[in-house]
Amino acid sequence: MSGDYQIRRFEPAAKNEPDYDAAVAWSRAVAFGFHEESKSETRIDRGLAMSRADHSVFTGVYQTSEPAAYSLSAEVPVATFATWRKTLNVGFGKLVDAHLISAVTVRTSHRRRGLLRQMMSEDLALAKDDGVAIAALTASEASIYGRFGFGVATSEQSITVDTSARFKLNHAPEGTVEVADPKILLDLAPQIFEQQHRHLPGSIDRQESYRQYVSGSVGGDGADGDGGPDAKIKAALHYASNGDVDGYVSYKFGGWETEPATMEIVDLVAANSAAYLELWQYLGAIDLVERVKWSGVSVDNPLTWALEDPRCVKGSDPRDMLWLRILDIQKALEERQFPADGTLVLKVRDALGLTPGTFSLDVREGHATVTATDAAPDLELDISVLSSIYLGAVHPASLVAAGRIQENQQGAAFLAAQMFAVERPAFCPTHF
Ligand SMILES: CC(=O)SCCNC(=O)CCNC(=O)[C@H](O)C(C)(C)COP(=O)(O)OP(=O)(O)OC[C@H]1O[C@@H](n2cnc3c(N)ncnc32)[C@H](O)[C@@H]1OP(=O)(O)O
Repeated sequence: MSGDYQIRRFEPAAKNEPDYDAAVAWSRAVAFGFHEESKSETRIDRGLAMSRADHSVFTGVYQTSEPAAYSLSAEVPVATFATWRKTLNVGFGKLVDAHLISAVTVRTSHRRRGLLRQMMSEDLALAKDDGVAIAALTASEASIYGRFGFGVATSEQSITVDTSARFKLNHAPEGTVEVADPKILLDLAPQIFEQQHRHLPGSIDRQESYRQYVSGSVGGDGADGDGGPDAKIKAALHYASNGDVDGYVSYKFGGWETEPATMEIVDLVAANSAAYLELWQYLGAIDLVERVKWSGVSVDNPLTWALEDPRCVKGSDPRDMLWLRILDIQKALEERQFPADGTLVLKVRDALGLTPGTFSLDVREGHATVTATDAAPDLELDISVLSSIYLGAVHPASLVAAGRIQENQQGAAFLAAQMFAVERPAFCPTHF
């Protein structure tokens, strides 16, 4: 870091702990960076408690010289960055540790001086040294993170579903759905999510804030602006035939002024497809409502295929969601299972120098052995591109067509598509 700045890492301290003031100033800087309203102390304390539950680490960049008269004090960071660790499902039920990055901001008056580059380069190197093979984030703008080796690994869309008389599901009903007090989701949501997480490639385990929001414990827009309980939240649960709860939906009414009357899904989590479709059957049956909206849905949504009239579902705004960054090629590839055997020699560029080189990927009976080699590469690609194909998000042939992969051996891109495939379309339902 240049002499003008100092970088500090600390934990989201509680009141009476030495770093509490730093944690509060850091939280205010993040809110400023994302143009949020200034938050009450109660709200900041609640956010810090959630960050502690996730064992987050805060990074702040501080001015070392005296700030201009009347401007923010040197105790308020000019740049912020948060990290924590959660598991990522890399296919076939395998969960691996991922290093998650969020809350990245640089104050406007200090931007484009390399502060993000400095924080990111240091942080990724530390994570790799700590033995984590993959980093992950979701991006505010798609133009920022490719240069640091991140590639899009899952996508999402918003949907609007016509639940008028047209809405008919073609499925064999299984189990039942009942309305519940949303507060029960404080306990149930993590348990049900865990079941979904284990069978969904691309899924990242959820941070503490999720169960708080989906249960309506926080997120309200009360007059005091402290983000307390959200009285609008409602919940329904799906019970399997054996009585186990294996799905939930948390939702809220859009208000009588909206036409047609609309329910908005806050979160829908299902451990299996029966629970998923039955929860939709429930949503489609809500009286006085003719439309259900959900943002953050898989582009490959099974609901469309389960409806007698698939045009009830209107998708919009398809967009990148999860970005992955392989930090250690050998570890990341050997950690996952491959559905097809084969050998590929990959020449990988890595501008940050974390894991460049030419590697032979040999897969036998689904297990990979990765070794450095001098052999001629079948495919040449950037680490961001390898991170995108890691969970089969995009067909390598499309990346050859886009000029992002150089295919030296005919058929190598097709072989890569078969080897890197996962058992169902990768999707990440967790925003962070
Ligand atoms: C994971 C998350 O938290 S996503 C949220 C990201 N944060 C935001 O969107 C909040 C608003 N934006 C910001 O706070 C800042 O503009 C940031 C964090 C995006 C960039 O911070 P800076 O310190 O200005 O970036 P820095 O100077 O280190 O630039 C590094 C490189 O990224 C490029 N870059 C930075 N921001 C952008 C951008 N928005 N779009 C395209 N390129 C960008 C720079 O040109 C530079 O390129 P180069 O080094 O290859 O020449």
